[in-house]
Amino acid sequence: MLTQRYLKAHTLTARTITKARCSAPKLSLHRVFTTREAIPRSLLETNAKNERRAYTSIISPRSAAAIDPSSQHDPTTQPEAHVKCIARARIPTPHGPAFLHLYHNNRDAKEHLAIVMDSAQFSDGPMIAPAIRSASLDSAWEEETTMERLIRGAYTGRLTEEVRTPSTPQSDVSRTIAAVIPPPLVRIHSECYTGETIGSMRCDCGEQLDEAMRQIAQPITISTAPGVSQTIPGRGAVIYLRQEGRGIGLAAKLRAYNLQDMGHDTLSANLMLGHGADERSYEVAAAILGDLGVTEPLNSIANTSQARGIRLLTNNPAKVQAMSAAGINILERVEMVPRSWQCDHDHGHPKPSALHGVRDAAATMIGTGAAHSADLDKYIKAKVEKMGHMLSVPPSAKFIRKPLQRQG
Ligand SMILES: Nc1nc2c(ncn2[C@@H]2O[C@H](COP(=O)(O)OP(=O)(O)OP(=O)(O)O)[C@@H](O)[C@H]2O)c(=O)[nH]1
Repeated sequence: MLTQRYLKAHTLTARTITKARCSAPKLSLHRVFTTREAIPRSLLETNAKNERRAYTSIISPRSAAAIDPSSQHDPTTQPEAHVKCIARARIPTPHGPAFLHLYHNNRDAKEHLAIVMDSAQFSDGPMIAPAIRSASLDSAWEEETTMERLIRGAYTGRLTEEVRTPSTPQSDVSRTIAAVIPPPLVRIHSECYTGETIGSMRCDCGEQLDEAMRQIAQPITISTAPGVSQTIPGRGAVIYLRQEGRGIGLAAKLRAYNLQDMGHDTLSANLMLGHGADERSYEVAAAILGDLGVTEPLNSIANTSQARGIRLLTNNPAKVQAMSAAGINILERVEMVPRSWQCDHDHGHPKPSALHGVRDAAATMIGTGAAHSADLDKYIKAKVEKMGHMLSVPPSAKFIRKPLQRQG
């Protein structure tokens, strides 16, 4: 009954129906209805067996793509993604200093971000690894004064009252020397107001953002000459995309949460709302990585034939596919393991590690602990079992050990 009432009250917007109608030839499995047609009562039945059939009949093209990939929108019809870094500033974080880059792009009006962790740039000595710098930020902008360059963040080293060194379009590259340098660790992360700002325990987004920054900042030991090793600061970036709620926006995500409270999971709730399981795209992220130079050839470094690319911190196959399609070389995929599982791994029961304890509260703020809740178990379970996330689930994982208890 809940679903029936919900559908009557809300879902069938003209936009949703029209979009579904446009894609009708491709929707081989699902009949599509126009706004003028009555929705057959059978499609609004709400028992668990026919629920899926009901909602897939009113889905948008993107929803259809979740079920029938052949109905997916062709990305080649979109203009090639271009980005420009508008401003950059040093942000001290619990994991070390970061440079926050704010980007504009030609695909949407959102201000996507790159959190670059590369603290070697603060030192005056030779840099072992190439600096991760934005080419569009360092480029010469028209009729710009030195002070304007400094204010928008186009400087090298650290900006102080005494030291103000504007960057040049080739800043820092000449300071690099030969070494076997691991590729930068990169996370492509989507905005989650609830998980990252107010501590929602429905998802692991806050923890993942914090864990990504922690892992990227870990020092790296490299070989600089035969028999000689050296430790350098960790380097990499979090590309922070303003794609709240897997692209459906905060309002729709909150509605999806109410559907989840009524028994749906993170995927089926999206579909019930007429959205795709995941409406994100990653072309802008790839363009930002290109701007940061992590995809360019390493020809500035002598005596090395290293492949250029990234280590990508994700369990999401869509991100891996999207990066590869955009020409980003993924040299390694690094699994994003929930912190509570890391604690569980040893003996099959919670064992807080030295790095972070399991808390009842989620890791909402950067620098805190592991997220832990029944809602979160359900969310991760749906991502692994229904959305194809590539995550080795330990036998001790809570959603495997015992059925979830409903809350409230
Ligand atoms: N629609 C919807 N979005 C959610 C829900 N829970 C979290 N999100 C959003 O899901 C997105 C999580 O994205 P990412 O942090 O990039 O992670 P991911 O796609 O799960 O993949 P990983 O890289 O493996 O972590 C954010 O945009 C969140 O706002 C939910 O229940 N419904």
